[in-house]
Amino acid sequence: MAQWYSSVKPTPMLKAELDIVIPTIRNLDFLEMWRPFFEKYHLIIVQDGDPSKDIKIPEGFDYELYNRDDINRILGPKASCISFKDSACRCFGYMVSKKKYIYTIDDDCFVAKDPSGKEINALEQHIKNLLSPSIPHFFNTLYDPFRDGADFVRGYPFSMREGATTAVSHGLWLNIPDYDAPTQLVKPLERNSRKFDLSLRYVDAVMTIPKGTLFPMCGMNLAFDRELIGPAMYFGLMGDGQPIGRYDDMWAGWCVKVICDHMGWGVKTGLPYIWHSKASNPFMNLKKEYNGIFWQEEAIPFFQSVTLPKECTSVQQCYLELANLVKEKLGKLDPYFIKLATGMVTWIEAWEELNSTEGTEAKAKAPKGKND
Ligand SMILES: O=c1ccn([C@@H]2O[C@H](COP(=O)(O)OP(=O)(O)O[C@H]3O[C@@H](CO)[C@H](O)[C@H]3O)[C@@H](O)[C@H]2O)c(=O)[nH]1
Ligand SMILES: [Mn+2]
Repeated sequence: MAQWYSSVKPTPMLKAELDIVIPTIRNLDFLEMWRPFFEKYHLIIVQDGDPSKDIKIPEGFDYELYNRDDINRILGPKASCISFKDSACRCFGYMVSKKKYIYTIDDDCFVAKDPSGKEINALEQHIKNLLSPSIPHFFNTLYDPFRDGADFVRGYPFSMREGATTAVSHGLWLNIPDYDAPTQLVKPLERNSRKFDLSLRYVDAVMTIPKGTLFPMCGMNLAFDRELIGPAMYFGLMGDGQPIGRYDDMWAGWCVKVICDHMGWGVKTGLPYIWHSKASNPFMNLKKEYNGIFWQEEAIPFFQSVTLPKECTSVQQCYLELANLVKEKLGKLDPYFIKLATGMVTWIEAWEELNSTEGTEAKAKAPKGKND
């Protein structure tokens, strides 16, 4: 039996070790449904779009709220690396947090029910995923061996059963799946639920994405160990003024996976599910995505070819090396990647500035917010 972790013990809540980051352009009424699960946690709300707009937040939540004016004030010229008018802005919340773990969720995601009809505490499952080891180096055909009722199957090397540290927990979605625009256009009515499409039903599994394999990381239901992989969770230059959008989480996922592979850490995907309620406009999405759909055919082979030098022993060093390679290899594809590589370097500089001891003063001037 995998010793590291047994889910028989109650899952620690990590109230003081975890922040919930929400990017938003809307009122946050969705929090009412999450209240039983979120009310004890500190929220970091990143308000995108017009900073003069008032975002309504239900009573009783402990939060800090940052709008574009705050981002510009805190980061100064380095604010150029934080996207505007794209959910990529959420990564500012990762930077200003001081906690070990981050959970990020979109404001159109609600509490889903498992096949038994029980409400899913997505945060609890993410914490379970993060606190139990991953197995990136050898696939277990019963999936997560650390779950109750599962274990390592015959033939699984005993020397590998300790597993690896888990850096990322990638959750999934019922109802509206995270499709790209072309898929949305050809399947306007598809819903990820038992009723509509059995091939996309609730899959009761958590698995580690094998080392050397990339994956399309979606930012709408995502948790990670910020102290481990936070500096690589940059969601890129998207939205206003950029030739691309809705590839923020994808870019971060490719960078994160390459670095996790290099560092020997694991990335899990599967449970928990959330209920994704809103299909954004596929035509608007196509406009935002079209360069990404084209460029990714070059970008993915690039990431698959990356070997980080063994001298890169910190995530920051890995990330700066990656930025160099992006500029050198993808800069030929389009000048955008040269700008993006610069944004990657600025992100690390800003991260270091805010997360050094002096940087806490900047945080101390945090703006509007409500604390206990
Ligand atoms: O300009 C914007 C647009 C949106 N937001 C906030 O970001 C999330 C996601 O927005 P939304 O749910 O409207 O869009 P989706 O198409 O469902 O998002 C998918 O694409 C990814 C974005 O790249 C996202 O992670 C996926 O879920 C909401 O909280 C909006 O309020 C924003 O901040 N700025
Ligand atoms: Mn959505």
